[in-house]
Amino acid sequence: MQEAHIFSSTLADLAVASLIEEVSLTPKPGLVDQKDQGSHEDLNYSMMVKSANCLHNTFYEMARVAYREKPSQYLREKIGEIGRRGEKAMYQVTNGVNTHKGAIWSLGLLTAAAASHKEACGELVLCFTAGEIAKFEDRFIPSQITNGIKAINRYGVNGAKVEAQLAFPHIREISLPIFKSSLNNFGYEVAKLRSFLALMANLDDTCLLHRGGIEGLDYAKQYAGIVLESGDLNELQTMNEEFKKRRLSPGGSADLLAATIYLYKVCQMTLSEKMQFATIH
Ligand SMILES: CC(C)(COP(=O)(O)OP(=O)(O)OC[C@H]1O[C@@H](n2cnc3c(N)ncnc32)[C@H](O[C@H]2O[C@H](COP(=O)(O)OP(=O)(O)OP(=O)(O)O)[C@@H](O)[C@H]2O)[C@@H]1O)[C@@H](O)C(=O)NCCC(=O)NCCS
Ligand SMILES: Nc1ncnc2[nH]cnc12
Repeated sequence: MQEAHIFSSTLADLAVASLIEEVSLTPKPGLVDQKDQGSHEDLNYSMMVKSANCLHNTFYEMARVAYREKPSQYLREKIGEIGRRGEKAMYQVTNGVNTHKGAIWSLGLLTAAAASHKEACGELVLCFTAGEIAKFEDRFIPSQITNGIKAINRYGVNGAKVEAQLAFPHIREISLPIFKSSLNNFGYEVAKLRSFLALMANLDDTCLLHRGGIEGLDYAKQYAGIVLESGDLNELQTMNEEFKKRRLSPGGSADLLAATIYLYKVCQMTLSEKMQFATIH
């Protein structure tokens, strides 16, 4: 199964690279980046990079179990088991700080979706396949009241789980189209910043709700919308200071930005590269 190994390693490389690109994108209001820690006293850039690197094996294992597999209860539960081991590894390198739990979930499902397809396929197909996998209930999820569940119950929003089960509508309809249309006009770095702002302006991010309530979420959404429309990305510095004053952190948008970059990278692999993986035996 040499081809499964090579393909899975490549997907894991791209997933880790996407997480590192997300944290490296600077400036990002309220989030860790290359300049500061945003609203996070317990996190910094090198810890985020360490956390991303330690997840390589998690994404690799998810890709291996999903390689040429169709979405199923079995696959969902295997991914969950690997994801929980990934969370443990993450907490070990971060001394108990949650850096990438949401990313393990979203990029993990997208990795499984990419591995399950033999041929080249587009970003939308991968989102829908990931959604199919997410719709199976994992019977082994430990029962716990997370920050996300508290926000979902209190404010009646969709969190990370439903976002995936709906096949990532905020990626398909918002961040990916903005990213692609901005690429030609503004280049790669600006495309990522615009894509991030578009996510923040639209997503019901349970991290923002957990830290700032509905006022915090609305503040972030409106501010991001104004900056996106004005096109003045210098405002991101001021926005960062304002977010820090309010302790706001758009962690969900950060994860979906990483997922957007990841989808773009996976689908950039040329058809011939994919066919090579698919035909080596
Ligand atoms: C389905 C799960 C993702 C669990 O979801 P749930 O909502 O129950 O759990 P949370 O622990 O709150 O994590 C969800 C994370 O998803 C990101 N997110 C938020 N809103 C959205 C959204 N609308 N769409 C997509 N993604 C979203 C976000 O991740 C980022 O924030 C994390 C930091 O969060 P938190 O610890 O709350 O941060 P602080 O404010 O700093 O906390 P305090 O210090 O104040 O306490 C960071 O990880 C970013 O990645 C949300 O946090 C899935 O994980 C699951 O099924 N879990 C069960 C266990 C399992 O089986 N795991 C393996 C799954 S493969
Ligand atoms: N750059 C970042 N800063 C803080 N929390 C995050 N969660 C995911 N990416 C993050």
